[in-house]
Amino acid sequence: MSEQRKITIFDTTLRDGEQSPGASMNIDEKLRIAHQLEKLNVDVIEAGFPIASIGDFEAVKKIAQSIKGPQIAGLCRSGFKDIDRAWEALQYAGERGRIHTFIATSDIHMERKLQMEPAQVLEAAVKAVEHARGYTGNVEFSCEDAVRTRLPFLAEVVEAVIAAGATTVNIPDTVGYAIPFEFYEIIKYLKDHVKNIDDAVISVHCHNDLGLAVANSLAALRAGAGQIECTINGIGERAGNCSLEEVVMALRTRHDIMPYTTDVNTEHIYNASRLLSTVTGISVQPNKAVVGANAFAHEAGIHQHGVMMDSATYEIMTPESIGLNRNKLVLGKHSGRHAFIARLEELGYELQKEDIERAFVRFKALADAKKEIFDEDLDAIVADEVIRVDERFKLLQMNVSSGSFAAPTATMEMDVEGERKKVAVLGAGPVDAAFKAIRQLTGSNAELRQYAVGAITGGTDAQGECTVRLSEGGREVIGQGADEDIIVASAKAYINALNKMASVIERKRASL
Ligand SMILES: CC(=O)SCCNC(=O)CCNC(=O)[C@H](O)C(C)(C)COP(=O)(O)OP(=O)(O)OC[C@H]1O[C@@H](n2cnc3c(N)ncnc32)[C@H](O)[C@@H]1OP(=O)(O)O
Ligand SMILES: CC(C)C(=O)C(=O)O
Ligand SMILES: [Mg+2]
Repeated sequence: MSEQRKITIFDTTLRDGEQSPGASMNIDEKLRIAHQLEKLNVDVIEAGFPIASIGDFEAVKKIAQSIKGPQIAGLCRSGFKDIDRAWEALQYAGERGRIHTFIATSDIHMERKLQMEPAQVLEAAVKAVEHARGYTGNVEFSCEDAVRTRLPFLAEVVEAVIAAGATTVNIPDTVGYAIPFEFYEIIKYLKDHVKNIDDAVISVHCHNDLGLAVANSLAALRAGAGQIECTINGIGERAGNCSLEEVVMALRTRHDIMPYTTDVNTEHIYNASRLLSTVTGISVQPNKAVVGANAFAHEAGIHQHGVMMDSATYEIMTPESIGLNRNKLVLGKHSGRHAFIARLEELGYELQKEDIERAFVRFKALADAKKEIFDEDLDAIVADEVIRVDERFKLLQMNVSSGSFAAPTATMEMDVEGERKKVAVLGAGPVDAAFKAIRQLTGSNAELRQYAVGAITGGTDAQGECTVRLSEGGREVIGQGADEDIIVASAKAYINALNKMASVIERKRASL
């Protein structure tokens, strides 16, 4: 492999990222993100656009004052007022303060937006860099819309700004138009045609309008670029920027064929992504590379089995490398016995082979009806199918009166752990009165999550079947009861659920 090259990671989450609709951050929020970027150990934090507002000025100033380590950049147009304002905020970072000035160089931007001749743009670019150099030796210049700029003119501007003192020259794909081969050729062209090119670091800043920002950035490295501009979660104008986590993890994971390194502490990536989502309210799609909820999740049985044997069978990077504790085996209809048993064991159940089979059949049936199976569902399945329920609570006799004259009343007698107990209770309806009576007699605080009534067969003499779902201390159980009298069926289901809950809790306690 050829010589290793260290790539400068320039994070612009707080500037271009903040240009995402809805991503505006206040000073404190920007500072929190900046501290996380400091932990990530990016080389440069572009903290904002100081002339944009007083708030952004203050944010850049505060970040320049508080963050140690990374350089702090502030963006400004080519006008001197913008540059002066940028330095006013950046000066607190001392030598780590970077003035980043820019002007567009493509025909469409020069003619239609700036309404300037190329010669005027060239002059403005050079003067901007010279003016910035009056403040600091750390000056970056960007040729906005470089990808749609005529190459000879792009080369002319790049050469002139380097001669004027720019230490980094950025070649943005402002509108996300480039494709990797083409972008490689653009950087290569500059490397071959700009005589002072080695006096500055060549940077790239790719937008993701065609989903190619990361690919284009990697192609540019091969042509000699030394800095990548990127954002956490890929946020930024329109479809966003090159995503920091993707480009950094691509470099780390495929170091075998890309001889480039970064100083990013990748173990802080996941937290950075979460923090940004929390602060901006812009969540990450589940299938987002590296930081999406499914990036390290496996639902298919064959994959789950492979990952359990050796995670490298289906994972090209470890969850730990981005700061996640472990991968996630999601139980669903595509899961197999290996993952099912592993999860049961994690929940503290050690079952016999035949119990597992019964529980697995029930699990598959439930998974057909439900997208994802949670731990509470497994508790309920084990309680229903496997655990021999000790009848701590038994219904001895009950009577419920209801109708439109008097308030519904339940009179109930139960065996509660060997003791005969009796109460009479009023309720909003007959079922409510019966459930209240049971709660009083058993002293249960379980929450009623679901109550359903069905008929086992047709006709008015049909057996009524009731299902009751109870929850207590994070555990859920399902109780069932059947009787010709639907109120009695309801009471039986409730008592059945209470007995299962007691068994589940006792079993858990015993396994600790
Ligand atoms: C590709 C990029 O991401 S570039 C960065 C984009 N980010 C932002 O624009 C966010 C911050 N921007 C702002 O807060 C405002 O646009 C400001 C404060 C910079 C300027 O606001 P306003 O003075 O009201 O101007 P407005 O935004 O409407 O128009 C932009 C002006 O800047 C000029 N301009 C645009 N780019 C440059 C440049 N690089 N150098 C000099 N002038 C420029 C435009 O020609 C236009 O000039 P005009 O007012 O003489 O017609
Ligand atoms: C100002 C520059 C760097 C920019 O954001 C772009 O061209 O996309
Ligand atoms: Mg941009």
